[in-house]
Amino acid sequence: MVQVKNICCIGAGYVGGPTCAVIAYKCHHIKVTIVDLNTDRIAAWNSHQLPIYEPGLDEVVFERRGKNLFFTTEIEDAVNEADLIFVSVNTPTKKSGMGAGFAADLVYVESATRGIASVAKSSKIVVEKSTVPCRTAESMRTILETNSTGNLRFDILSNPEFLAEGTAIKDLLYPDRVLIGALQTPEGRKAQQALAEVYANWVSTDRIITTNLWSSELSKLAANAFLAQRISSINALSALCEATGADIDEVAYACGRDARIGPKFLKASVGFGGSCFQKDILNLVYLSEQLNLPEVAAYWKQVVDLNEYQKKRFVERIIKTLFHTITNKEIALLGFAFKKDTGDTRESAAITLCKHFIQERATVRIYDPKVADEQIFLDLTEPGIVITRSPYDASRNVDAIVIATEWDEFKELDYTRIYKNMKKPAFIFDGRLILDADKLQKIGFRVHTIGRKENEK
Ligand SMILES: NC(=O)C1=CN([C@@H]2O[C@H](COP(=O)(O)OP(=O)(O)OC[C@H]3O[C@@H](n4cnc5c(N)ncnc54)[C@H](O)[C@@H]3O)[C@@H](O)[C@H]2O)C=CC1
Ligand SMILES: O=C(O)[C@H]1O[C@H](OP(=O)(O)OP(=O)(O)OC[C@H]2O[C@@H](n3ccc(=O)[nH]c3=O)[C@H](O)[C@@H]2O)[C@H](O)[C@@H](O)[C@@H]1O
Repeated sequence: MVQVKNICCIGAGYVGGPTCAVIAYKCHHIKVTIVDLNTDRIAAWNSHQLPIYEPGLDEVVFERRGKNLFFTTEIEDAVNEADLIFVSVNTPTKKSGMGAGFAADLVYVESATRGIASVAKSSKIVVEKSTVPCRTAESMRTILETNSTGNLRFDILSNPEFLAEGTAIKDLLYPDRVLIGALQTPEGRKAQQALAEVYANWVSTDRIITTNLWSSELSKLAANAFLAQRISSINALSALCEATGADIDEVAYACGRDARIGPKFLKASVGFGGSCFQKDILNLVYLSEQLNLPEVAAYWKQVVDLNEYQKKRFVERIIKTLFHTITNKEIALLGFAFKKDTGDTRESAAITLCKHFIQERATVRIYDPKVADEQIFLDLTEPGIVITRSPYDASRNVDAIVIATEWDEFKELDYTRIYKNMKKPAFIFDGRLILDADKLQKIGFRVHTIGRKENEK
């Protein structure tokens, strides 16, 4: 039985950082080294201001850093020392060439794999942590076997990550399940067992699922597709609610009470964001097309199309309500992150909203409690935005407020004060269904909520 004593993780991002920090936190007998090419990111991991905002992450990192948890750009040394290597690099959607706009770009996975092959002096277990198309493990094995020197063994495992941002530490400490795929050979199973033992330090064994490699790879894409599909389903219903007078929260509650449907992930919104849902579904669509399964591809593609429709629909409702023009008007956008409790803006619906508002020549006054100003300027290069320090500053003298992220603090604002400082009529558009519409209406606001008709007077 192989016992893992030294782990290296290639990629110190949203997944590699928290995942391997938690391994170090729970397994003091294992040395964990997280490496990255990005020197700034590694410097931040070694500082007091970690590069990622994630509740509970600071405690975990500060407790183990310098003991059995290390962050470095010395990739070769860390790879060489390790007996198990996680590959946790980014796999974005390809921007050009074959499969552009759909396929996952595997250039970083391949270069990390070649990097391992070129420096490895001993046999390794190599673990796909990144989300990848089905059968990527096969390519990794071929690259490793044909590029390494000596008689080395490489066992490839698939161990996809299911954490969600904002709850990463909780998800890692108490996972619903850990999935480990391996080739079903004696050596493959041994490697699978070795990784299972690492997780068994804090995860009960009935939650550790072992499968073949391809099931594991596909399950990750499938899980994200299922989750995103629920959001598109509820968002499609939200359009019906707005047209009929049904209330989407009531519909979600009534449906979710059926144990077969379940209550989670049924919150209507301005559309899902985040770095993965869209990317992984498009990857699944591409895979289906490549396998000559166009009906399957079209089925999943609709989940992404509906999401785009939802964002556009919300923008149209705003423009129509503001007397069919927002030119020269000012809009306060509360929330810029793709969900609460993260500073991540990748594919955030807020970006799409802002771009539409700016195209209509409105000014957008943005407030988000965690997103860095530089990030907003990277996401929006157009003129026409003002970054503000508080929701009160953001909403001063504006025509409308748009809630784009469900930050808890937006529920507790002094809306009477905000109302007084706005232009009249004062409109508020709740893209996250977090506000008490009746209360706001009493203050004087005209309230529009996704999945509801305008609050009637
Ligand atoms: N963000 C999330 O919540 C989740 C992401 N995933 C998947 O995990 C993977 C990583 O995602 P994130 O951590 O969000 O990406 P990220 O972009 O935050 O981090 C990836 C890191 O890998 C580094 N990198 C790339 N090539 C490298 C190389 N050859 N050597 C060393 N470092 C290298 C980059 O510099 C970057 O810092 C993706 O495949 C993603 O789909 C899976 C579950 C959740
Ligand atoms: O592969 C990944 O990257 C991860 O993708 C998602 O995690 P994440 O994107 O971090 O966050 P979610 O909580 O899933 O939210 C995604 C988006 O959907 C939106 N959402 C979520 C739930 C809901 O009911 N309604 C809704 O609009 C959120 O606001 C957010 O914009 C999955 O939940 C994770 O299991 C997965 O590991």
